[in-house]
Amino acid sequence: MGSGVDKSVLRRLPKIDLHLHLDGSVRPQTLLELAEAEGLTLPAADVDRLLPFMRVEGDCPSLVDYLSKFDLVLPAMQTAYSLERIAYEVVEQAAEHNCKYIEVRMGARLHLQKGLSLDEVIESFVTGLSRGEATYGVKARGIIICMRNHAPQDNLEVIEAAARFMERGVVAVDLAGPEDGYPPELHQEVFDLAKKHGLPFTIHAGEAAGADSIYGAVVKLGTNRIGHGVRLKEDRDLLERVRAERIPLEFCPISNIQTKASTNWETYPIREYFDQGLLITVNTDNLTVSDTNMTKELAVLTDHFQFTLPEMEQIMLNSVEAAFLEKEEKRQLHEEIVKSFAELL
Ligand SMILES: O=c1[nH]cnc2c1ncn2[C@H]1C[C@H](O)[C@@H](CO)O1
Ligand SMILES: [Zn+2]
Repeated sequence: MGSGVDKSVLRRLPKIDLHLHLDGSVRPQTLLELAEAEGLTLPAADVDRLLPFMRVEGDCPSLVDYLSKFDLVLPAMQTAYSLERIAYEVVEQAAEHNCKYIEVRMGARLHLQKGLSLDEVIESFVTGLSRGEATYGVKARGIIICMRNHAPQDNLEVIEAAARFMERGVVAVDLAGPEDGYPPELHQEVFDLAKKHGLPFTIHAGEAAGADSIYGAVVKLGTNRIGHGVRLKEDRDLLERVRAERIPLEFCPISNIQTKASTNWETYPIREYFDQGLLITVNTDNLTVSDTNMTKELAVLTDHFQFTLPEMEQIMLNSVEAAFLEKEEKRQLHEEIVKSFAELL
């Protein structure tokens, strides 16, 4: 059951992806080539047989199981060359789905295993993004992730490093990783430091833990956006606050079902939240791990939730509002989205 939107139109719609992890979006062919060049062992030697190890097959029992997929790629993401290349290729993949703007995120400390410094890691990442932007015309910015299972002391260093790149493509910081057992408050000091530097932030919350985690992110830490936030409806007062303050929710529908943030499409609250006036955005999370792209995410909106084209335009304009960009850049992006939709409708 859909809303009658022609699938070929979906691919051509102008899109924005605000929640996209670098290490979850490595092309299998690229992993094969990097592993070969660096003498790393992989469980398979061709794309078809490697893919099942890189992506979730069907649903996962939990977020922790989903996160285990990242162990395979991280050893091949420890050099300046590999980070730059993978960042470039993420922009390339976004261009294939007519994305106009993307925010790509990466956990800088996960890439120190072969001796790179935090600054070298971030430098390679933003260089790849800007080279991708120059080649494909997709505006691409970086978000640096603090891991919730890392010590706050280590995350303070990540914030300091991210702040040094604020003029070179880093627009925000994030908190990701296993949610259950690692409440946002553990990293209060870390995000206070981000605020001191004028670095906005988003926090993964309400994916594998409930409304308490979102409460910590919103009320205690003062987050600018919420990564996922699917379980917000468990606390009506908090939901009302998030709505009134126009705090954006970065929904990633395909990933959200895989990690069991919602058990199935019937209970997935995207239509309900959108209709209640929450600032819903739609994103991919992990292109390879979730086997997704922005066209597939929009197809979910039409197939399961009867979103119309004007409603999808509203979702993209929500993303413009939520973007970590300057006012004038947002104005231009807004204009571009409205113009492209007008041409297609
Ligand atoms: O959906 C997610 N929730 C929480 N953490 C995540 C998600 N997708 C990826 N990550 C983690 C695993 C990666 O290694 C890390 C940096 O991208 O962020
Ligand atoms: Zn995420």
